[in-house]
Amino acid sequence: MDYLSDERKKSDFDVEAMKVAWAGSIQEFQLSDRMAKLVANDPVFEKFTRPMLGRKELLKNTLRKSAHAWKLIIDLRLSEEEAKWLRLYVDEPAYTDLHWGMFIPAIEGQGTEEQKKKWLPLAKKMQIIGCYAQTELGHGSNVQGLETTATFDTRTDEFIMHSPTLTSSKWWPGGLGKLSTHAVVYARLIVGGQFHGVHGFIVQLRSLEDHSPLPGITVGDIGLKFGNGAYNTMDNGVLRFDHVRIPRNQMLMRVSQVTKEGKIMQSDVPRQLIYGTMVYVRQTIVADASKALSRAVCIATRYSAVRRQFGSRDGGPETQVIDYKTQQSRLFPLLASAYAFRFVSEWLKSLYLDVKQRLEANEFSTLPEAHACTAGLKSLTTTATADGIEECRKLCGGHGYLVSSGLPELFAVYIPACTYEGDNVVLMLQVARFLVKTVSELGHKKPVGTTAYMGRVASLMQKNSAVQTAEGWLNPGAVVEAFESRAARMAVRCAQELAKFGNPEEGFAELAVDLVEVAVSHCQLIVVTKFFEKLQQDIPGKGVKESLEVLCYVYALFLLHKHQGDFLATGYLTPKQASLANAQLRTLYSKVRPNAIALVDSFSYTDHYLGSILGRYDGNVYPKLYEAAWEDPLNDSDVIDGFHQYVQPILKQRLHSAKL
Ligand SMILES: CCCCCCCC/C=C\CCCCCCC/C=C/C(=O)SCCNC(=O)CCNC(=O)[C@H](O)C(C)(C)COP(=O)(O)OP(=O)(O)OC[C@H]1O[C@@H](n2cnc3c(N)ncnc32)[C@H](O)[C@@H]1OP(=O)(O)O
Ligand SMILES: Cc1cc2nc3c(=O)[nH]c(=O)nc-3n(C[C@H](O)[C@H](O)[C@H](O)COP(=O)(O)OP(=O)(O)OC[C@H]3O[C@@H](n4cnc5c(N)ncnc54)[C@H](O)[C@@H]3O)c2cc1C
Repeated sequence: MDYLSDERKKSDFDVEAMKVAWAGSIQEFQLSDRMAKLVANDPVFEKFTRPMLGRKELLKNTLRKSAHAWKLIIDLRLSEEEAKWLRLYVDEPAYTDLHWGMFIPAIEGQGTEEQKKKWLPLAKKMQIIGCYAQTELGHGSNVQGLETTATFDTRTDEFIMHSPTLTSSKWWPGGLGKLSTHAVVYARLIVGGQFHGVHGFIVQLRSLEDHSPLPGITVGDIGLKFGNGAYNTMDNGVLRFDHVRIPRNQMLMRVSQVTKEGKIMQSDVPRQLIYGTMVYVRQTIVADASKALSRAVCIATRYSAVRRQFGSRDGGPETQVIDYKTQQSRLFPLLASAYAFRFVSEWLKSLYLDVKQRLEANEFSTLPEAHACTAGLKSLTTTATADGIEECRKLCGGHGYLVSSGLPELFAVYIPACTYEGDNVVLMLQVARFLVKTVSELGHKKPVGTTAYMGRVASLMQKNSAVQTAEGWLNPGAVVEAFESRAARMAVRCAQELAKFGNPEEGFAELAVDLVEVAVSHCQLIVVTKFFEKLQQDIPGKGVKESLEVLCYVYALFLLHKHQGDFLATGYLTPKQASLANAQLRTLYSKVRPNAIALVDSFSYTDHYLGSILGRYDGNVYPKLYEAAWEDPLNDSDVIDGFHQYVQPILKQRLHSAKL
C-alpha cells in the first residue's frame, strides 16, 4: 500500500524527467540507478545493524563490504564512474575513499611522468593501499606549520623522514590507522640544512607480506569518533617516523626537484599545486553536500506528509504537518538548497575539469579562481548541509531522534565535512583574501569569471532595487542584481576599512569576521547565479523547468530574507522591498507544497540508501516503527540482564522499608 499516493497525484510535473534533470543527463541517471539497485539488492550491503556494532566488528564489516565492492568492480568490469556511484550507494566511509579519492589524485597531480608510471598501476590495481597524511597533532589548517621533516642525505641519495616532536605526529589521515601500506606524507623538505617548504613524499608504511609496520614506523588508530557507526567505519590514524629512509625518487617532484647532488630545481609549476589534491576533493565535497542534504530533506518531507497533528474538524483527519506554514518555511528552503547545491556542483565540476586540463598543459592562470570557488563553495554548502540535516531531524519531531529515522547517523557521518579538507572559516578567509585582492586590482585588471560583477562595481554601488511589488521579485535580473550589489558593496566597504590599517595583515586579522561575511555573500551569489544559468538550459519534461524556477526563487528569496540585514545595511533595498520579497516567498511555498513529494521522489533514492523508516517510499511509517522497536536487542527478553542483580535489590529494599 502506498500511503503517499494521494500526495504523488498532486504534482504537476513529470517526475521521470525531473530525475534526469537532477542526475544531469539520461546516461548519468541510468548509471546511478543501476548502481543504486545493485547495492540495494545485495545483502552484503545491509546497514541497519551498523549502529549496534562494536568498533572492531564495525571495521571488519566495512572491510567485508569494501572487498565485496572491489569484487563487483572487477567481476562486472565497472567503469570508474560506476565505481564512484557504487561507493556512494554503499554509504559507508572506508579506507578505499582515501586511496581513490586522495592518494591516487595526489600522485596524479604532483608526480612526474616517471613517478606516475611506477606508482599508479600498483595503486589502481590495489596492489598497494594509500592514504593522504598531511595533518598533524599540532597543525592541520596551517600547512606551512607542519613539523615532520624530510632531510636529504646526499651520501645515500635518500630522504630521512622524521617526527621530531609529539605534535609532529601525523594525526587524522583516513585509512592510515590500520589499512594503508603506503602514504603520501607531507613534510618540510630540508636540503643542505635549509628549509625548502612543505612537499609530498611517497612512503611505505607496512610490509606487503604480513602488513606489520616497517622499522622506524609507529602507526595506529586515533580512537572512537562522534556517533555510533557513522565515521567509525574509517581508521583515522596516527603515524610517527624515527629516521625512516626512502629513496630520493619518492619525493613527488612535479613542482620542485631535488637532484642527486642536493640541488633544488624549481619547475614552472606554481608551489600552490602542492595543494591541488585539496582543490579536487573540495569540489567532490560540494557534490556530496547536495546528496546528503537531499537525503535528509527526502526523509523529512515524506514524514511531514505522513505525520498529522491538531486541526481535526468533525472527527475528520488532523492536519498533515507539511501544511503548517512554519514547517514549510523550514523545510522548503532546504529542499531548494539541495537542488541549488546539485546544480552549482555540476558547474563546479566543469570548472575543475577545465582547470585540470589547463594544469596538465602547464597553464596556471585560472588556479586562483578555482581555489577560491572550491574553498568557498565547500565551506558554504557543508555548513548549510550540516545545519540542514539537524533541522530535518527537528522537523521530524521525536521520531527524528530515533536511529531508525536515519537522521542521527547521517548527521554524525556528515558534520566532519565542515572541518576536513579545510575548516570552513579558514576556507572562507581564503575566499576573502581573493576578493580583497580582486578589489585592490580593479583599477588595472578586469575581473573575470565569478568576480566579473566587480567590474561593474561603480554602477552596483549607485543603483538601488527597482522592485515595487511582490511579483516584481520573480525576475532573475532583479534577484541577481540584489545579490551582486550586496556582495560588491560589502566587499568595497571592507576594502575601505582595510585601507585604514597601516599593516594589511593586521587589518585582515582585525576585520576577519566582516571578511567572512563578504566571502559568504560572494559564494551565495555564485550559487544563485548558477541556478538561474541552469534554467537557461534546455530542460525537457512537462512542468520540470517551471518547478525548478519556483525552487530557484525559493532559494534566493529565502537567503534574501535571512540576510536582509546585509541588503538593508548596504542601502540596496528598502524595508518595504525586503517585506515584498518575504510575501513572495510565502506564495512560493504554496506553489512548492503540491509538488513536495514528487520533488523528493525525483532524487530517486532507494529505501536502502535512505536508510530511514520515516522516509520510506511507501510512507508506511507507524507499523514499521512499531516492528523495528521489537527488533531491538533490549526486547529479546522481558526481563533484562542486570535486573535481578542491580534493580531487584533496590525494589526489595523499598518494599521492606514501606512495610516498616
Ligand atoms: C574505482 C573505484 C573508485 C572509487 C572512487 C572513490 C572516490 C572517492 C572520492 C572522494 C572521496 C573523498 C573522501 C574525502 C574524505 C575527506 C578526508 C579528509 C581529508 C583531509 O582533511 S586532508 C587535509 C586537508 N587539509 C586542509 O584542507 C588544510 C587547510 N589549509 C590550507 O589549505 C592552507 O594551508 C591555507 C590555504 C589555509 C593556507 O596556506 P598557506 O599559509 O600556504 O597559504 P597562504 O599564504 O594563505 O596562501 C598562499 C597562496 O596560495 C593560494 N592557495 C592556498 N591554497 C591553495 C590551493 N588549494 N590551490 C591553489 N592556491 C592556493 C592562496 O590563495 C595564496 O595565493 P596568493 O599568494 O594570495 O595569490
Ligand atoms: C573525520 C576527519 C577526517 C580527516 N581526514 C584527514 C585525512 O585523510 N588526511 C589529513 O591529512 N587530514 C585529515 N583530517 C584533518 C583535517 O583536515 C583537519 O582537521 C582540518 O584541516 C582542520 O584543521 P585543524 O584540525 O588543525 O583545525 P584548527 O585549525 O586547529 O581549527 C580550530 C579552530 O581554530 C580556527 N582557526 C584556525 N586557524 C584560523 C585562522 N587563521 N583564522 C581564524 N580562525 C582559525 C578554526 O576556525 C577552528 O574554529 C581529517 C579530519 C577529520 C575530522
